Amino acid sequence: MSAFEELGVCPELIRAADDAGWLLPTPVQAEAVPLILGGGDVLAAAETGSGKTGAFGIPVLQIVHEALRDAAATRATGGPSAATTDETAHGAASVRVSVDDRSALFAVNNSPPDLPKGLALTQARSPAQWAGARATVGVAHGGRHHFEITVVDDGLVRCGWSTVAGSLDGLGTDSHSFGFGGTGKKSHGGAFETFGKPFGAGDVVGCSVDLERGVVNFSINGQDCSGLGSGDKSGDAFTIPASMRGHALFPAVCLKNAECVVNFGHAPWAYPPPPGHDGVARADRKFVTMNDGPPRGSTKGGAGNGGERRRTGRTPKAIVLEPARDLAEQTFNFFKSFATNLRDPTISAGLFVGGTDVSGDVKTLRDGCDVAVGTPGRIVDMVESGKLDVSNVRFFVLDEADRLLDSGNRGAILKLFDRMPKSGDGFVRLQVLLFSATLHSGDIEDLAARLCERPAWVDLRGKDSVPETVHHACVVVNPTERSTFDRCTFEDASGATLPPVPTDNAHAHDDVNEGADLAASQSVKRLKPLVLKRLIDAHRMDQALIFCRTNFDCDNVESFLNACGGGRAYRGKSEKGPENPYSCVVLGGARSMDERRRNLAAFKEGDVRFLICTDVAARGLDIKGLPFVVNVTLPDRSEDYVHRIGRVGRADTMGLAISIVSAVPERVWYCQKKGYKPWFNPSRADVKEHCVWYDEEKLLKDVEARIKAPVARIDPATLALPKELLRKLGREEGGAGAGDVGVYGKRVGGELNAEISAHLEAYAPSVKRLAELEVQAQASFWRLKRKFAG
Ligand SMILES: Nc1ncnc2c1ncn2[C@@H]1O[C@H](COP(=O)(O)OP(=O)(O)OP(=O)(O)O)[C@@H](O)[C@H]1O
Repeated sequence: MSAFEELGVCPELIRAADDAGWLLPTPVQAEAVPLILGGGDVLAAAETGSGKTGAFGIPVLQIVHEALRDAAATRATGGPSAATTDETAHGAASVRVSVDDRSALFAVNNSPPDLPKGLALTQARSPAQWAGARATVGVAHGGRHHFEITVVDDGLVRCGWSTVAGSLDGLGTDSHSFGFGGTGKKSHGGAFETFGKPFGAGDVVGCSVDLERGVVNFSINGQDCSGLGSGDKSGDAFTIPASMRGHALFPAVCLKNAECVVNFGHAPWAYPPPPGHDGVARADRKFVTMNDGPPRGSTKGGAGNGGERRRTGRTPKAIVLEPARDLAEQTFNFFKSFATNLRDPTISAGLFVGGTDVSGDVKTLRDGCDVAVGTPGRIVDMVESGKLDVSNVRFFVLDEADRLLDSGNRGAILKLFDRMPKSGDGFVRLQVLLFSATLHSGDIEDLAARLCERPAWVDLRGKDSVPETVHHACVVVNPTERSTFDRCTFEDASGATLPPVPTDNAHAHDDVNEGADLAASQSVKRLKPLVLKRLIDAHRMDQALIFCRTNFDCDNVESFLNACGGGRAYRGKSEKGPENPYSCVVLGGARSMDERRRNLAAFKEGDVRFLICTDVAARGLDIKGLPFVVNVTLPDRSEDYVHRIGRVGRADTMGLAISIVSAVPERVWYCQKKGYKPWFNPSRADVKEHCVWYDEEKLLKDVEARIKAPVARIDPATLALPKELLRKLGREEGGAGAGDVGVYGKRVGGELNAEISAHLEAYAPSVKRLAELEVQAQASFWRLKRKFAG
């Protein structure tokens, strides 16, 4: 039995894990997967790079797949039996309000806990739009059939019969359906005529079809409406036209700001059906047709719900929120690749992020989307415009939950949660999962209390989830010290002049005599990129993620580094000419999604050596075997440091995080006016109003407190790694391989050996005993074989 199998993971997903090279579950997977498969809400905090995506992704895929498979089986067999013995004797099918053949804004609960068994509760989610549904079973070719609805409130209700070609949101507005509304009007083909009498809250409306005579009729509280108002000559509400004969008619309900209870005959009637009629639930099999959902490619019926009608009936079963587009794309790719082995039905994932064309999202949904991964803004937009139906959702996953909150998404999260069914058709209840490396805050506790029901805590590293595979070092830059200045010349080793270092203009209006603080701050801005270049050279960095504070800082570092290497951003593996050893691109919020995608791909493929990022890339980005992270500026919150450095040391590789820390306060931009970018051309007033003093020495102390270890100081003169760090890495100072980048990216060296040695020591006696038993067993086998052969 494989380790994933022991967690209850299905063979298809085990195969996907095998294909990804995952032999054993990581600790967070080992703990979280069974809890999620068991149906619980889970809050999981585990260090960066510890496999959290798989920890929620695998069980979500498995349960969604099971749910869809069961639904398909239900459709094929006529549903899980709600039928009584009597009904079975009739050979009748179980009827429900279809969760597939309904408008996006129509909510269905086929087993509401507070109503008698066999009754379905339906509701229009929008107060302003019509929304409808048909039953899972229709009738054709004969018999007399009946169902009844009870109006719950004062909204608008229309009930009747419809073929699958009829409009869901406009029962009776086309020539494929018959409707009877609370205003006392019947409708077919868009013609509304007075019929019967008005009905409303508390009334019970009977809907019957007599396929022997070919007529449709209605009753209110048991009183037959035929003959009341403008029925046809016979007094019936409708005579079924020749064009509809032979087409199955499905019970249908259409609501606006209303709620009603539907009874197909599984529960006792409020009023008896007309003579000779029986519940659709008791119809003879020979008259019954199953509803396979709206015909593929049909565009009818969607006018009332934002123009979109589900064509496949597959609406998302899981919503996964990510704080950044790039991360959403990565998680989407996980779902796509892990779902490849799932069959009958297949599972499709959709990506919904800002900055992309909504029409693509609409198409994704129309084609059927089971797992929707996206950023909160776009997902909320899609839901509010009625394009994304969350009424079948059974998983709400908040990945990087703390970041989602910090970036102001609490309202969006609660709004989405409010719209999701908390329990309902075919499943026990909505499961809410919160994941992050840093999940310990009052805000998260408060959110969890709102969203979760007795959640299980998977807390693998407590508050400070810092991987042991990452080492921390810093260079302190002190512009008042000559040594730093001397080393940071504006010439390279060959004496060639380096390109100018662009800065952020925070000192654009300084007076030369305004004070030492200002001069030191401006010097730091000029020195840091030079130190960065020296670090790249000294450590022969071939690949690193470089974090800056702002998008503007990223632009500046990008242009400086590229210029240092001759100007070409791309390393140009396939191109002729000299390679740029400082080739870099930017991944920041100010770049378009397309550019971010392109730049990340170029970095991952090795076409470019350095990826310069804002904190948008601090979370979740998974780049295999990345050796270095460099912080040109420390983040102002230590938990962001934890996420930044978590880009290295992932999945059992080793990494080094080097921070360039200013010894003096630095004046930096901090503009909270949305869309205002004073740094490009600042006035004196802008500098005063939108700048703050940044104290990195204090931030470094915060980081050390968070990771519970000192950050090793690198000598600014030599930039060599300090002795204790070399020792940790199993490298002797000055010895072979000291400072060699090969030590990172691959987990080799002292620590792992120590870990392995400890395991080996623990297992050695058992392994020895097993080996002895094996020898004894073999010997006994041969002894017996010889005995019997002889
Ligand atoms: N069971 C496993 N065995 C081997 N590798 C794994 C396993 N699970 C995940 N991985 C790999 O580990 C890397 C990190 O996984 P993932 O991105 O899910 O980490 P994370 O915990 O979400 O990190 P972060 O906190 O940075 O978002 C990925 O490359 C992934 O393919």
